[in-house]
Amino acid sequence: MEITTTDLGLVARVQHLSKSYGSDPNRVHALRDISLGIRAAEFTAIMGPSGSGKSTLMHIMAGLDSATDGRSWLGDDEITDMSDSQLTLLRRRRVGFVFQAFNLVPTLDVRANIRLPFELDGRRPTDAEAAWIAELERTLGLADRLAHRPHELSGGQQQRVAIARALSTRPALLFADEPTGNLDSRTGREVLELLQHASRRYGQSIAMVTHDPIAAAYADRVLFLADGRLVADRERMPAQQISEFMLSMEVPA
Ligand SMILES: Nc1ncnc2c1ncn2[C@@H]1O[C@H](COP(=O)(O)OP(=O)(O)OP(=O)(O)O)[C@@H](O)[C@H]1O
Repeated sequence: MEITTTDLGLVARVQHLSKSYGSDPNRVHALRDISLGIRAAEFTAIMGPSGSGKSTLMHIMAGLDSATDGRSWLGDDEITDMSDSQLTLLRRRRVGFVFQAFNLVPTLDVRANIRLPFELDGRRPTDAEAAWIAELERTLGLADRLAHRPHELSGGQQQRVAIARALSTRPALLFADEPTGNLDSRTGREVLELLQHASRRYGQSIAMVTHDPIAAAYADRVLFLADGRLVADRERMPAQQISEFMLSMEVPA
């Protein structure tokens, strides 16, 4: 697949991306010639078995890691050869992250954790941004927890704080890496519903890495990786069908 124009409503894309670790004969090919685009206002799941390259792909797309070969864009900006300082700025302004481990600052209360991206950018939220943050706090059920510190919250509440923080700057793209990995199934479902809501109600573009078919079933589109290759690109699928597809991909050792 060639993706040659920048005007495709894509918030991120990669072309002929490869990543290997180590050197021959022990070289590990984490990604092999991957070309894909993440569409605006869609919730995309990146699915695949353990070791298929999901996290590596997400890290390169987000400018957290560099490729061995190929090119990568965030919006219309090519990030392939950007310096670390350029990338830091671009990430801060355009991208939000939600990780399995929440990654909240333990010494800051919920209010300060949610506003941290502005602090790091050296500015205060504008009135419109402050109103958006207040809406996020309400929608995510955090309004009466703002003075609490992370250790005083449940895992689900901590992940909701991480989501509020990630959405506070209205990033062009939200990357989520196994966002329900540390949550029980009911709390996990709530978090997935919130992500789905953010994409449907606010047009938030989301790329979520997961190996869980139930999580991937919340997405509008499912990309399947196997052994570092993109093997399928499907519209929304029920969890059962995703599981069957995953099983059909598994190659006996
Ligand atoms: N820093 C590294 N050094 C060497 N090999 C690595 C490194 N990081 C990843 N790999 C290898 O690259 C391949 C892809 O890893 P990656 O973490 O992207 O897979 P994944 O699909 O996210 O897996 P999981 O679901 O288990 O997190 C694996 O074979 C892994 O062992």
